[in-house]
Amino acid sequence: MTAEPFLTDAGPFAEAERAAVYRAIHTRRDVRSQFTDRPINDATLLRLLTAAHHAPSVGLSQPWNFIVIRSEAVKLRAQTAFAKANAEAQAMFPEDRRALYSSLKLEGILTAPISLCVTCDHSRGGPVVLGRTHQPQMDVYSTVCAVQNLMLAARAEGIGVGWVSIFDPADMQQLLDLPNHVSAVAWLCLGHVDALYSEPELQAKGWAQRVPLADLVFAERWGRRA
Ligand SMILES: Cc1cc2c(cc1C)N(C[C@H](O)[C@H](O)[C@H](O)COP(=O)(O)O)c1[nH]c(=O)[nH]c(=O)c1N2
Repeated sequence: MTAEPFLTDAGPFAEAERAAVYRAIHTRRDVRSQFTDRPINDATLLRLLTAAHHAPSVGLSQPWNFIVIRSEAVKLRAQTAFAKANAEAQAMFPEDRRALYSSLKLEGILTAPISLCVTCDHSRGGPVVLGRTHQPQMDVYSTVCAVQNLMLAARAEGIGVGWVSIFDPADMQQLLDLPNHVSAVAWLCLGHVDALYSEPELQAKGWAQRVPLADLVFAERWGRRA
């Protein structure tokens, strides 16, 4: 029997390795306020970007780019775009939620040493992409997989990540000179952290609660309890 080329061993990880993977998943937090000003060195940033770049992508199209932002002027413009969108957002919530919404800190753009914009190039891979023929949005989903890889790797490195999405997309296009076929999927604030919330900050502050997993698992059909 000849061995299939390219296949490698795929047994379970050793116990400590498994524990480390789950620890990264369970202790990762979205960070808005805990960034220290300790710079992220280039080797660490490269490991994070490499982790992102090893994400799955539809048809192996790798639709992402990573824009590394260190300029205070660009961060300031992003913060201004956030503030404008956040004022609009506040007005969208029912009155009884507005005061709590306004009290939440929802970005750390100016305190995080690096902002990273992860973009999706909708033309990557050409006009017909394997796996994307019937669902064009798969390119954005792939890009989000890259973001998640980066967030988990960052947790292992002691680097906090905060995802800021309260922007008018048009402001992002302009701020970063994005061509029309490229979208900004995630604005991520990155910085070393010494402490993290032990539960989602939005839960700690009474905005929302984690739903019990059992409420979300169905068997065979929508709505049928497992
Ligand atoms: C696509 C997307 C977009 C955003 C977020 C997340 C994701 C996945 N989150 C963070 C979000 O509030 C957070 O993940 C949840 O509250 C759960 O908390 P932990 O991530 O476990 O800390 C987020 N947080 C915030 O303060 N401002 C924001 O604009 C956003 N935007």
